[in-house]
Amino acid sequence: MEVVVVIVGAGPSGLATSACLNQKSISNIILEKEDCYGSLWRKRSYDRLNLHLGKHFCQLPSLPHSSTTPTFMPKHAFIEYLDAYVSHYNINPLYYRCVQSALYDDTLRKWVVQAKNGLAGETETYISEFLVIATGENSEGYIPKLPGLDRFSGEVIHSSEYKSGRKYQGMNVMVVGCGNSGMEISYDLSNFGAFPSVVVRNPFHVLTKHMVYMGMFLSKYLPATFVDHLIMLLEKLHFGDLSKYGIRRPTRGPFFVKNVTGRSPTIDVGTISKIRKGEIKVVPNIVTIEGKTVAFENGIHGQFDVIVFATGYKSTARYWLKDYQFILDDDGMPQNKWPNHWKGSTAIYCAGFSGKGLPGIAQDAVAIANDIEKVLGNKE
Ligand SMILES: Cc1cc2nc3c(=O)[nH]c(=O)nc-3n(C[C@H](O)[C@H](O)[C@H](O)COP(=O)(O)OP(=O)(O)OC[C@H]3O[C@@H](n4cnc5c(N)ncnc54)[C@H](O)[C@@H]3O)c2cc1C
Ligand SMILES: NC(=O)C1=CN([C@@H]2O[C@H](COP(=O)(O)OP(=O)(O)OC[C@H]3O[C@@H](n4cnc5c(N)ncnc54)[C@H](OP(=O)(O)O)[C@@H]3O)[C@@H](O)[C@H]2O)C=CC1
Ligand SMILES: O=C(O)C(=O)Cc1c[nH]c2ccccc12
Repeated sequence: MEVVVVIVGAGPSGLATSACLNQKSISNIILEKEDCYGSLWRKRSYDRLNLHLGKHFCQLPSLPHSSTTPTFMPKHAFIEYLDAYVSHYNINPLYYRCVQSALYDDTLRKWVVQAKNGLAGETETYISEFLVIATGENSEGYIPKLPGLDRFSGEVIHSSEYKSGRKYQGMNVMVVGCGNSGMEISYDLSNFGAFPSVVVRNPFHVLTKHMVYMGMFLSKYLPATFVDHLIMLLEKLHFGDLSKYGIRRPTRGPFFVKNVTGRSPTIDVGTISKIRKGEIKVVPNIVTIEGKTVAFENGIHGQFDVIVFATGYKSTARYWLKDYQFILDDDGMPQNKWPNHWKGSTAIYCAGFSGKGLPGIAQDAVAIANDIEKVLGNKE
């Protein structure tokens, strides 16, 4: 099959890019390995997930959220928004198509993309002028190789597999990682009567979602350093000194840290209050694991039935993109820094790899579609 643009992945990035191309009548197809679009939101996120950014920052190009949508949407409302987006822009991804290789053919001057059709069991070939990588920064759960992890006798899961604390009632659960996933999963576990301990190894920012909302709004008009100072002041006033609970703040502000390291501030959903009450424990880095016993850096040992790794994600684009050096580094992330991250050297683009969540995705999709239109226009 031959089209102008092949897009790999039907998450928000792939859908937004397809919509922008459809608006310009540029033929495109999306190849998606799952049986649906938005698979991260439908299949790989926990039940109580609400969006942390206000709805104004979580919309895809050219379709605002309705005035009745709450400012901070539950995940089902975002999935309903994706449903509306897909039908509005008449997007029809091809499902059960797991892309296994993409190579640039110098003679044809086209991309040759091979996908395994999970229904027919055959390998199909797609040929296109342009290729868009939209498989996401959160494509695969990352689990660090901790000493003795292979000898742990309890259950081990990644946060992307966690749905709710229902089945963990009465159990001791170690949650590794204090990002948004780890801190919210700890809270959920405690609500369901489990006994969570969360591993914190480095300083991080804890904010309320309203602080982030305010910070993102002010960043449009004021210098980033000023906004960071203001938000840190509010952070200190609201949460106080948390060092006696093992939580320390970075010296640089939350927006600076987000921009430079990609690490998002942790939005407090009630976890801090439970930590203060002792309902959630904070533990330092892990030294070794043996059976159900975990030894921590402070010399203390704990017994755990379950470990939840909320240790983040990695890109999988390098597994299938053979000519990755045109755009990605060895970790499957863009070689170029923001704002030039989205474009590669040989008719290749990546959408959704800016580390800026849904607002970054919307910007990438518009930039990619405009660029493809320009390149096609120059050829005529
Ligand atoms: C739990 C969680 C909550 C989040 N909440 C927010 C939030 O509130 N606000 C925000 O701005 N950002 C949030 N993010 C960040 C993230 O930017 C968005 O969630 C968004 O879904 C990313 O969209 P994407 O399309 O780039 O990737 P994804 O949504 O991951 O979509 C990628 C798609 O590619 C498919 N795919 C992967 N490999 C292949 C292959 N080889 N062949 C074919 N298809 C393939 C996958 O099945 C998937 O459907 C969250 C992330 C997580 C993990
Ligand atoms: N409602 C929402 O909007 C939600 C949004 N998200 C977003 O999804 C993305 C992914 O979030 P998340 O899944 O939390 O992942 P993150 O990458 O944000 O956080 C990973 C955490 O794991 C820790 N970690 C990594 N390796 C180790 C290790 N070997 N030992 C101990 N700790 C370790 C990191 O600590 P360190 O800092 O020390 O490296 C960090 O605290 C983020 O952008 C986040 O904001 C996630 C959940 C909900
Ligand atoms: O949910 C995330 O981590 C995101 O990447 C969304 C996001 C974009 N810019 C931000 C600034 C502060 C906190 C979250 C985000």
